[in-house]
Amino acid sequence: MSDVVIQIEKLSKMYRLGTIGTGYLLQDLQRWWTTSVRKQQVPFFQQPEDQSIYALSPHALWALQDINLEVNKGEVWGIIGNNGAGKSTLLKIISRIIRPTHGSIRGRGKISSLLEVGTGFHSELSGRENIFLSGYILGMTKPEIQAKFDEIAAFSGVEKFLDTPVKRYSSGMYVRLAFAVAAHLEPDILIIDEVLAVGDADFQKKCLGKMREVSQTQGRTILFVSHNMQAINNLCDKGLWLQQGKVKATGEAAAVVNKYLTNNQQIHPKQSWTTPAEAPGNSNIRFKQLELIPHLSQPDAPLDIRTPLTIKFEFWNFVEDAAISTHLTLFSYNGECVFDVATVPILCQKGVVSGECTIPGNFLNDGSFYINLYVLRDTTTNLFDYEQCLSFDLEDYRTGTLWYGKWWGIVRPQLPFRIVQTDTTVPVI
Ligand SMILES: Nc1ncnc2c1ncn2[C@@H]1O[C@H](COP(=O)(O)OP(=O)(O)OP(=O)(O)O)[C@@H](O)[C@H]1O
Repeated sequence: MSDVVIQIEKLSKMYRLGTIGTGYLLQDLQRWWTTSVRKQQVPFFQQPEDQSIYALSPHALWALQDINLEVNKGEVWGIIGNNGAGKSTLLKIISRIIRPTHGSIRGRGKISSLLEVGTGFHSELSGRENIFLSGYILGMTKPEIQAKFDEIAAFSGVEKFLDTPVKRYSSGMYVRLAFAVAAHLEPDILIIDEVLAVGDADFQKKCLGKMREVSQTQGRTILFVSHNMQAINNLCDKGLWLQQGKVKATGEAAAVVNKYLTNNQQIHPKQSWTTPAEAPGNSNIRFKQLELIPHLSQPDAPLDIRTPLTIKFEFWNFVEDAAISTHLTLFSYNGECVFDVATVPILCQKGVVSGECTIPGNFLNDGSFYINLYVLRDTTTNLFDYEQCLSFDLEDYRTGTLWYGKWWGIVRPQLPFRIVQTDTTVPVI
């Protein structure tokens, strides 16, 4: 008998962005007729695969494209990729929370998923009720769940709050209980999305240990998404690297992690334009050159949070006698502005202007970032906005800690910060 427990063939998922109507008049009318006149549910929501008709619409976003994957019983897969690569979407489809737009997915066995905080549990029900509900959903009987109950409660560390509705839990408490339930109810396939991002170092160690036990001693299959390559290397034997919704590599976890890390430091080729006609810009400004230079300690070192980055640029200026300044604005992947720095204006004639800015190492947190460059006249008039002209990803790096979760914040500056012991006696409590 085949050992394949998940078989994914030519799977794609499209999301539709920012439209209130369907984008098609006939369907909008059908929707109005169905919901307002016949008081039935919206047909276009009920049948997601019908969304393929929107494929060419400007509002279509393909989160996954043409994914093929075979997972065997007992394998532990680490799923990696930059922000927005489609990792969570894939786990949601495998967990049957959302449906694919095209392609097929076949699964064998009971699946237990720990996706983002807020999914999975019923918020009005207590921790205790949710444990039972999750067990019933997995097809377990009441005595079977009862047999596991104490173990789940002890592992979660939230015993005292088991009769409180989970909507009152902190995200840390929620994840503790959700992990305990997912790992102990003996699913055939355990799906975990970034669980290490929440919880303290001890809890993370416990989770990694439990996942190892579940896979090694119980022979269960695990799919694990993490941005932490150390955790993936420690736990997983197989790796899947997604890039912009497509499979970039699969294979042994360590080899896939290695390819991913090496690739992330090579995606910033120098861009240059020999003639203004083909260069980005307008009648005032045309870019001539743009480069992001990582200052790596060794040529094959990964681009991580320690790496200083220099942004170098040159542009043709076609404006005579102009006081020109530039702004460099750095954004996180989610569009939050990290900083906006400006040069002092200089008086320029027609010709070439060049500039450079260095972002120090040990300043940004790990993640994906992009840069906008703005060229201004008299500090107020925008001559040309070159948006999202560069992007880069910084890997995590840390020493001296057992904490593998996502480090908080967009920046992770190394500030002077220390503690000293000032006394070795304590008063009696
Ligand atoms: N409900 C949704 N509606 C529209 N677009 C979505 C939706 N969910 C995800 N997306 C988009 O689909 C793409 C893939 O998202 P997904 O969350 O699967 O990526 P990810 O690899 O898990 O990213 P991260 O590491 O940041 O969690 C992204 O461009 C995202 O913005």
